[in-house]
Amino acid sequence: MTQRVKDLLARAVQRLVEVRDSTAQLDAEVILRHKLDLSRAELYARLNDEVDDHTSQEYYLLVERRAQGEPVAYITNTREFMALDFYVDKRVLVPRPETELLVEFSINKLQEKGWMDQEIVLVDVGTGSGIIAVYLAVRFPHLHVYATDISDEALEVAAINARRHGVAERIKLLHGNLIEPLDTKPNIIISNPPYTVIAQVEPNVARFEPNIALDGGPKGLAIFRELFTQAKSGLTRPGFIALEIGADQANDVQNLSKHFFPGSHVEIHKDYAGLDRVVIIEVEQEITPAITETQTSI
Ligand SMILES: C[S@@+](CC[C@H](N)C(=O)[O-])C[C@H]1O[C@@H](n2cnc3c(N)ncnc32)[C@H](O)[C@@H]1O
Repeated sequence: MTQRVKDLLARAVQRLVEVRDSTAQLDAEVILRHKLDLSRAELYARLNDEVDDHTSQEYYLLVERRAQGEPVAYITNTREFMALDFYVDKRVLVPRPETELLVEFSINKLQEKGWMDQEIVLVDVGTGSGIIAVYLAVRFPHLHVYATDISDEALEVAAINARRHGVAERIKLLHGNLIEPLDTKPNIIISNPPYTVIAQVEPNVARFEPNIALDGGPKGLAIFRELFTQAKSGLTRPGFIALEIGADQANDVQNLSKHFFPGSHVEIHKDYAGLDRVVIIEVEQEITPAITETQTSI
């Protein structure tokens, strides 16, 4: 028995509406396009085409995964970031739009410093699917790009994406804690670290996405403190650190930055909703005396 594409789609939308998926129509369409390997225009041109039973059943199984709360990106194994397509699966966090802002503000800083065509060393800390490192390596051929992650599985996904975008030879993927695995001192540290309080994370996010990518401890700040401790001696001056933060963390992260990098210039940038989401810490000179962790009150 066959079904028309539009009937398949209607049934899928109905199922997703039933479970209160707020983007039911879009999700059903994206999954169907993935299943039939069609562009949006092609899908709409073929709404009256017939689909065989086997394909329909497979499609409904994918829709059911969405109905159970799984992110669409894991179902289609793809997510767009800065207009590039990345492979994703449950080994990595699904890239978020906020992280595009982190990249854009970092590029602005790179331009401001005149480092666009310089042999500058950059590290993407907690690279996950590799989106930040891969995008910057593609865009800036002169950069020496490192990417670290504590998760071996995430690094496997980052390697897939580095190969997909032709920059596997230009990114050193290193396993380990923050910048510890580096054999050089970067001028730029960019990171979207795990900064959430896991108990406050939306249940489906916590259920499907890796906890190691989300869990930032009791206030979500532990990772910033540890990164700053390492960067104090591990960042080349002049240099900068660009971080994605939680909307309520700007003050704490700014205070931490001032403790660890006295004299640094700290910028807080907002997202389109007016929430503080990116911090950039510019460090011009070597810092003396070193501030120890026990001297900070945050
Ligand atoms: C929020 S995800 C960000 C992934 C990716 N950069 C992005 O923006 O989509 C945080 C990543 O940091 C990694 N991570 C957590 N703790 C780490 C640590 N101590 N050192 C290095 N990576 C860490 C996680 O495995 C995860 O891939």
